[in-house]
Amino acid sequence: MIKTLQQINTVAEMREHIQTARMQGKRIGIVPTMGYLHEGHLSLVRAAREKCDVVVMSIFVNPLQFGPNEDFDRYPRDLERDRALADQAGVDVLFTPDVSEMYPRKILTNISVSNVTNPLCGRSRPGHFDGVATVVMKLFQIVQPDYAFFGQKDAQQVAVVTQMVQDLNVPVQIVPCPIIREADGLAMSSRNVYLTPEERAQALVLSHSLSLAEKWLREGVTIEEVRGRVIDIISEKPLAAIEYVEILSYPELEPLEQAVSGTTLILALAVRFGKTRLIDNWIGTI
Ligand SMILES: Nc1ncnc2c1ncn2[C@@H]1O[C@H](COP(=O)(O)OP(=O)(O)OP(=O)(O)O)[C@@H](O)[C@H]1O
Ligand SMILES: CC(C)(CO)[C@@H](O)C(=O)[O-]
Ligand code: BAL
Repeated sequence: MIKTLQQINTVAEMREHIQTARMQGKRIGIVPTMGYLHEGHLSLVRAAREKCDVVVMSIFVNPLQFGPNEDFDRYPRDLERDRALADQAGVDVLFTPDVSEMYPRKILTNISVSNVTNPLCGRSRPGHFDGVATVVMKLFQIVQPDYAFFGQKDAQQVAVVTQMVQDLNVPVQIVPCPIIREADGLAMSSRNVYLTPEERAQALVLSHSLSLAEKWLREGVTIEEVRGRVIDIISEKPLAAIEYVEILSYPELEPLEQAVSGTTLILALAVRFGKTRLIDNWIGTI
């Protein structure tokens, strides 16, 4: 039987569709996205296809997680292209509510996860993770998935969502998926389209410095020394403006004096190239 992608725009219709699938005993997976799809998103769909009978992808650029001076208005959008890519990748249902469907009235409820939201993007984008946790919880309530697939490129987001579902007993299993990179190492991101050719070339310093840092950490170079070297390498690029470079425990995201053998840590960075803010990270056990 040939399955075709179904696009659903309303919460009511999404609920109805899921209720039928649930009654048939289907395992449901969700891949939450903001669209403008690339291989990173499609790798999440493939992971979902392996575990689930029904794969729902949401495409929703969530205003709640953008700060007043961030790129909500200019965030890249191309629903026609996304629909074709989602269909090819094996998505069953594309959930594409608009802002008035997700937030029909002023929202007075806020999901706020503490501690893991303190450093990194939580510090540089105040309120961002409240917006993420709140919309992800809404998506979980609407789609009632058994599994939810998130990329480790947004490693802090994975930590926040995992903490939230544990704390609130949400019956969904969070599945973290590896970072997908371009052939030259740049982590895939919808925001890469903003980069000029010069910025794109200099942005390779991010994945390059992460690879070097992994090697140094494994050789036993101290955390502070590795952090300093990464800052130095990135600072050599004239178009790079560092927002943060941090080495923390993962998934707790707490400061580390020095990693003892067996510690899982994250080296996370956020760097601006012109108007474009890129994030990348390496997670590993040393
Ligand atoms: N390169 C990637 N590898 C694996 N997963 C990814 C990658 N890029 C994004 N994802 C995941 O896809 C999901 C949706 O992310 P989103 O739509 O924000 O895409 P994005 O490319 O990260 O956008 P941006 O970088 O502009 O924030 C998230 O779980 C995110 O971690
Ligand atoms: C999880 C998410 C879809 C929530 O808006 C977003 O933060 C993203 O794309 O990573
Ligand atoms: N991938 C995280 C979504 C955001 O940057 O708002």
